[in-house]
This record gives sequence, structure tokens and C-alpha cells, in this order.
Amino acid sequence: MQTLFPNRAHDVGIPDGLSVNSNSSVYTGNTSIYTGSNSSEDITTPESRYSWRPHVTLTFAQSIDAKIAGQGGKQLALSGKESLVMTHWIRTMHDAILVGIGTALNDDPQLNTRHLPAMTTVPGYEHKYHLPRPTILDVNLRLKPTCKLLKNYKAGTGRRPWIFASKPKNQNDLDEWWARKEALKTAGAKVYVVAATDGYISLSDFLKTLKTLGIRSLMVEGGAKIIQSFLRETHPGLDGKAIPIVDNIIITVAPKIVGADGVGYDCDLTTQLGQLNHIKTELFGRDTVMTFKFKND
Ligand SMILES: NC(=O)C1=CN([C@@H]2O[C@H](COP(=O)(O)OP(=O)(O)OC[C@H]3O[C@@H](n4cnc5c(N)ncnc54)[C@H](OP(=O)(O)O)[C@@H]3O)[C@@H](O)[C@H]2O)C=CC1
Ligand SMILES: Nc1nc(O)c(N)c(N[C@@H]2O[C@H](COP(=O)(O)O)[C@@H](O)[C@H]2O)n1
Repeated sequence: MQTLFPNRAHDVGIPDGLSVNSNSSVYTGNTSIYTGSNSSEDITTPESRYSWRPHVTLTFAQSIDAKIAGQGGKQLALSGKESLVMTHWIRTMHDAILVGIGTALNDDPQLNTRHLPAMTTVPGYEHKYHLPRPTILDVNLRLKPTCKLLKNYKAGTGRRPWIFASKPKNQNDLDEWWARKEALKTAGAKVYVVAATDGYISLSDFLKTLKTLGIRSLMVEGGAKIIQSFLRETHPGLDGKAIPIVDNIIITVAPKIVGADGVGYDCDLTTQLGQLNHIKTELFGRDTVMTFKFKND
């Protein structure tokens, strides 16, 4: 099957205008699209970040008081419909999409592109938006075999989810862990067993594994702990200097206040500001979407 929109983040960078591809003739969004200025500067350099990991875009929606969910993790519709379309468009630009198991259990997400307008199909020649590969960090294999990601895969409307898990240290837990693994495999998931320390999968190791699996670009959606980890973890560069493992951050700010009992990502973005170049701020309906790029080492 032919997928349209070959433009992926690892080839073209993240647009400095996010509002969907002017060349595409399918989605006629309201503003400009990427025109090439911040394109693939590092991609062909063997020593570059991209030689060992995919291009990483961290993106999430928050309220003006920096909450990404309500009390007790209640999923919130923060994004309005216009910025939601933008997010789904950005999904098409990535080979894979990541959520943590907290989000997978709490939101039961689909991680597809269903908010994009339907495409015109040429008879006998079906065009689809590119769907990113759903990936989940789930050390203890808590994902439910009945989740929407697996249902969609079985129904042929979603790609096979990849779960990254780690064997329990305690031998007594192994049988149950194994049973959950088999149940998830039967439901259609592909389970990769990786190392974890105290329930934490090293993101550098995870990204390296993704790269060996052919993933060239990753969109990280959350939730709170995953955002924190991606903002905090670094990787040593050639000179040993700590380099961020994120390339771009796209933050949708909705004009809503959640309140102190909402869920924040509990990471001081101000510590990152020196490393971030602002690319563009755009309005999508009532939401403000800001795009940043981490400076190269
Ligand atoms: N507004 C938005 O854009 C978004 C909001 N959300 C919201 O976020 C909330 C969920 O966030 P949260 O509960 O923090 O869960 P997360 O989705 O961040 O998942 C965290 C879990 O992932 C596992 N994990 C494995 N390795 C790592 C690692 N390196 N770093 C972090 N986690 C790792 C751990 O699982 P284990 O405990 O099993 O070891 C950890 O508890 C929900 O309320 C959801 O609605 C989510 C996405 C986007
Ligand atoms: N962009 C955005 N805006 C919001 O208001 C949100 N609550 C989220 N949440 C993220 O999107 C996932 C749901 O995706 P599907 O609609 O099921 O495809 C959710 O799990 C969060 O990762 N995002």
C-alpha cells in the first residue's frame, strides 16, 4: 500500500511552520509548511547524533499552569480540534511514537492519525497517511491485551505495537511475567526484552535498540514520567560532553487552567532553556503551539 507524505522528521527536520504540507494537495491547512531552513544538517555525518539513535521529537499539550492531566491523572482534552490535527499531522512525520505504560493504561490511546481529513483515493490505488509504529515502555508488561492499540492492530487499522519490557529480578515473579508476555504476544504485540534499573529503561539503550530496528524518527507523547526522563537523560558526545537525547520539543499550550491537583511533568524547563532555540510559535484555533530545537553540542 502506498503511503503519502514521505516527509519524515529524520529527513526534513521539524517544520518551522507546523501546519501541514502545502505540497500534499490533501490537507489544505491554514498556514505554511516547512520550507527547508532547518533541514537535515546532521543526518549524513557518521559522528552525528543520528548515527546511533532516531531523531526525537518530544511533544505534548499542557494548560497554562503547566499541567498535562487532571487530578489523579484524569485524561484531559486540552488541545482544541485545530491543534489536534497538527499533532496527528506530526504523527505522520515519524517512524514510531512512544508512550509510557502510565499513559497506555490511563488513556488507552490509539496513537493514529484519525483526526486528519480523509484522503481522496485514486480508484484501485489506496492512499493512506503514514502511521507511526506504536511503542510502549512497559517494564512489567502491565499493558492490557484488550487495549485499543492491540484491537486496532487485529482489526487491520493500526500497526503492531512494540512493547519494551524487562525481566523481573525476582525469580518468583518470572512465571507471571512470562504468562503476561505470552498473552500480549497472542494479542498481537511484539515484546522486546531490554535492561532496566529499578523500573527505569535507559532511554539511550532504548533509542539505540529502536535504531537497530530501523526506526529513524520517534515522536514522544508522554506521559509525565516519560517527558521528565527525556528532558533529563543525556548521552555523552564525542568529547564526553552531555548531549540531550531530544531534538525538538513541540508544546501545545491550551488556554485552560487545571489547578494544583493536576499532573505536571515536574521538570524545570528553565534548566533546558539555554540549550533550546525557539523555532516558531503558531496559533491553532485558541491554542498556542511552540516549537523548539535543542542546540547542537
Ligand atoms: N497532555 C498530554 O499531551 C499528555 C498527557 N498524558 C497524561 O500523562 C499521564 C500519565 O503519565 P505517567 O503516569 O507519568 O506515566 P507515563 O506514561 O510517563 O509512564 C511512566 C511509566 O513508564 C515506565 N518507564 C520505563 N522506563 C521509563 C523511563 N526511562 N522513564 C519513565 N518511565 C519509564 C515506568 O513503568 P513502571 O512503573 O511499570 O516501571 C513508568 O512508571 C496520564 O494522566 C496521561 O493522561 C500523557 C501523554 C500526553
Ligand atoms: N496533543 C494532545 N492533546 C491533548 O489534549 C491530549 N490529552 C493529548 N494526549 C496524548 O494523546 C494520546 C491520545 O491519543 P489518541 O487520541 O488516542 O490517538 C494520549 O494518550 C496522550 O499521549 N495529546
